[in-house]
Amino acid sequence: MDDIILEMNGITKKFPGVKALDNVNFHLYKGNVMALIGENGAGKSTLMKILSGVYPKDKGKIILHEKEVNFDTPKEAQDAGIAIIHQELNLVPYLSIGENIFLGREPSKKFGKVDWNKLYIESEEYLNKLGMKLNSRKLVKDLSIAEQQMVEIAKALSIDAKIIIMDEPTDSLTDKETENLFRVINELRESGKSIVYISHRLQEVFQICDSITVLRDGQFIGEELVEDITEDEIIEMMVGRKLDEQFPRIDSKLGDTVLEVKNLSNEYISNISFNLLKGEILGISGLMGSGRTELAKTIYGTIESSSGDIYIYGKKADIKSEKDAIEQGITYVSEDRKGEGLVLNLPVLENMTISSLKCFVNNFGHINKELEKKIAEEYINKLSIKTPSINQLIKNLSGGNQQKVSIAKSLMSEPKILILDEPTRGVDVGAKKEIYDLINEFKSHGMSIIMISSDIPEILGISDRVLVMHEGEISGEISIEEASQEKIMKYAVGIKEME
Ligand SMILES: Nc1ncnc2c1ncn2[C@@H]1O[C@H](COP(=O)(O)OP(=O)(O)OP(=O)(O)O)[C@@H](O)[C@H]1O
Repeated sequence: MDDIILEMNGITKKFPGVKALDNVNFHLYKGNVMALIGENGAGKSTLMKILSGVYPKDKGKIILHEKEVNFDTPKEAQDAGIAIIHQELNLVPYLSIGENIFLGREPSKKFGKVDWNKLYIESEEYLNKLGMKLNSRKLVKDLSIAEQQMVEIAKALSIDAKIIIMDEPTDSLTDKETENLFRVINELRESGKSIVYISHRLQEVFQICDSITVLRDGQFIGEELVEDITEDEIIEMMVGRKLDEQFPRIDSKLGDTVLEVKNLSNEYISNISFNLLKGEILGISGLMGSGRTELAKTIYGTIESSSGDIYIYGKKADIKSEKDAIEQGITYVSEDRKGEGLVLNLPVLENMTISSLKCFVNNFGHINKELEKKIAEEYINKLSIKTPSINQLIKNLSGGNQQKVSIAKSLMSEPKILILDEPTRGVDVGAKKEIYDLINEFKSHGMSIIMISSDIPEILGISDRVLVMHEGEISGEISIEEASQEKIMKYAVGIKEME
């Protein structure tokens, strides 16, 4: 571990109203995977954006291979061997894999003509090194997220990056794709590359990282070897206190059927039937692509059904759009919050209240601005949303905090039925607990909740009952008393008969 290749010392960065980084230190070693962790808004992405030349720092020093460096542009960082793979991958969709890998650095023949043959052959060689058999003439838009990520890693190899930064790389990957990514990370480590691994998934940190650096509120808290630390100790470093019970289950009496779905089908789902009781949390598990999100969107009216019916309180409901669903008391919080949930150029306040403005209308038909602000601030406190003010543009919030705003927005319309799709993806451990507490609070007021999640401990931790989906069908229903990780996984891979 002595082989230090990068030191960031005393890094400070201010944005209007926020000190994102305050005198932060960060070290990286050769052939080492360093986890960079901390709560939402702790400053992880900002620190890495400074390292990769996206943002200038206000103060501090960056020492790379024992020399002080300063990167004014991403290109300068790239030339120094630093590659960053952002959460929102940065490839050009309508260019081929090869063109993306060599963008701006195309190999040329005599007289400066692009050597296309070389470009495509070398691109495939880099991909082969990663165990990927892809035709490098294929357009990036036709690749899965996991494949695009591999193209980004191939690009990093092609610039001979010594440092590769991965920001929440497994967020949109299936278990199998994650396994493949870990294989690639292990190979990169063995070949002497240094990797920064930003993640909220502590299990993964233990699986793939050698050391951890923890930030909290823009400050450096500590650096430890993974083998010397426990999960609880990491959490304590992250949140600055011990967390009590991670899954605060409340057992309340369940009521009558609120929602009944009968033989619902379309091109994504087949013959789905289930019911949801008043005050129930129904967990929906299954592998990515099993039709969970499509089921939610069909109930919510944003995907059309070809047959089947939905009943709310025993009455047949005709839901053809999001508007119909909200009027019938159903709200859906999308897993793709940036794409579907939020308007990035609007402030936090408007994003939160946009679909529940009628709750703030006074007797004169005007919006009661004071009430709107008060309630938005209550939610900011309840969900510990880190923002300098309710007027901050949502695009300037950290990813996890954007997510919390999106959840707050849905909760504000006080639905009878709340469908949460991956509610804690990208959310830190402390905030996860706050979201579970909130879900429980709504449950205790009689709200019925459908929670789609890839996180099986979360499904087991707070659901009253679990449905598992496989290839567009419900492959199993398990009471919480009988549910286990193994049972859920069996149903998820399509084994219907349990021995
Ligand atoms: N361009 C910006 N303008 C204003 N504030 C910003 C900007 N980028 C980040 N911030 C603020 O800086 C702080 C640190 O954000 P950063 O994105 O680095 O956190 P993070 O640790 O990566 O969080 P997450 O886990 O949620 O992604 C946050 O308070 C965020 O709102």
